[in-house]
Amino acid sequence: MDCRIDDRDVDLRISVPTGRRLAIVGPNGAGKSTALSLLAGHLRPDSGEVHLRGRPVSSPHTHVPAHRRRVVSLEQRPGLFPHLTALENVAYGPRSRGLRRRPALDRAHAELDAVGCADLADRRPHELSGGQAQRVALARALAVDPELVLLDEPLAALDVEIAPGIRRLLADRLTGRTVVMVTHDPLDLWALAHDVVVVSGGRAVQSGTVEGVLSRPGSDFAARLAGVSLLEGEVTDDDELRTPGGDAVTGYRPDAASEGVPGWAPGARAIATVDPRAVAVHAVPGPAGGADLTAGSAGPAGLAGPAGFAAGAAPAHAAAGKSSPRNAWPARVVGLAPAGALTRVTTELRDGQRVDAEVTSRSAAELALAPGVAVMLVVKAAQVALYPRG
Ligand SMILES: Nc1ncnc2c1ncn2[C@@H]1O[C@H](COP(=O)(O)OP(=O)(O)OP(=O)(O)O)[C@@H](O)[C@H]1O
Repeated sequence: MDCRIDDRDVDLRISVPTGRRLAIVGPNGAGKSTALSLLAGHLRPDSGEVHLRGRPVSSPHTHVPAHRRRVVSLEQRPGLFPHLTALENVAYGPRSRGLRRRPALDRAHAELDAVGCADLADRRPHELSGGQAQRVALARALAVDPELVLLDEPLAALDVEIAPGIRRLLADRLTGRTVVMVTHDPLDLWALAHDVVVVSGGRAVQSGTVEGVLSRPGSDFAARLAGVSLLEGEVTDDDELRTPGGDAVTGYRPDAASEGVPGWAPGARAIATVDPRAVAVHAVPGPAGGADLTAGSAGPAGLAGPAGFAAGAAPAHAAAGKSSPRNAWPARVVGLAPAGALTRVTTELRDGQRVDAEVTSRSAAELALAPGVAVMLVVKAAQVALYPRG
């Protein structure tokens, strides 16, 4: 589809090959729901076209209404007809597309069986759990042999114990189907999608395979989905990145060996990705010296870290003895959040760019990390990936 909606300032060009599964991700108000509405036929573009299997379904001359498209949606709420049984819900689509009663019921039985709900055929929606209702909704969606399946966060309303089973079921039942999904959950990207498009401000700003986008995120949003921090800056004469705040970022270049990676030259814009688990947090300055706060270290507070920094005095590559080169960036804690058994510490560099670190909760408590506390972040160069900005 290549569509514009003027009053929403949405201008999207998105395509998904038959049989592939595309995830649309992006911040609130980016245009994700608008994209799904355009594909479903609930919204007409002001200009541009939507094609399904090569046929225009929305264009300046055509608009195939939603109920005449072979497009189905699965949303947070299963949206089953409350007065029909599960079986009748699933048979409804085939019936309304002209199938006779008996073959429609046979089809519905087969679809219910495929989602593990054969024994729930006679129940009405209010007699189903949330997970069961979502399974029936999937059976209902697939019973019409859709050309396109739209998923709008179908797992978001489910309990955490239920969601993984439904996610596995979706992965299984959607194999070979053409799917466009909206999700905020990185797990959905890895489990359900082949490709991803990052949307921001109504425009597609990055697209590619899930692995390609998440291993080389081009935006803070994509970086957060990938679970890494993103730093932007310029390439220096020494093949490093320098942030606007003046911090030097030394790393490795995953694509340096491959041909055709333009854009890496002194003065060019570049990005660095930093895995929060690779970031050691040192208190500065402590009476007992900097304490090491890596995920693996749960030592007592005050234990001297490998480098023992004084505030502001650490060299840009705080080479600790003869070990591999390290980055050292002065930063300030801006937030703490639980991350399983660890604590995710969000910090801000001098120019406001954010770097997350994951440390043991015990360490975070022992060093009294709290918003406003000054720290030194230390990351081995081997754990920082550098890319041209692209
Ligand atoms: N019914 C509407 N009428 C007018 N403008 C709308 C309407 N719905 C959304 N918008 C605007 O269109 C733009 C895209 O919104 P959209 O709902 O597609 O974003 P989204 O990425 O789905 O966001 P979210 O994650 O919050 O659901 C936003 O600027 C939004 O304010």
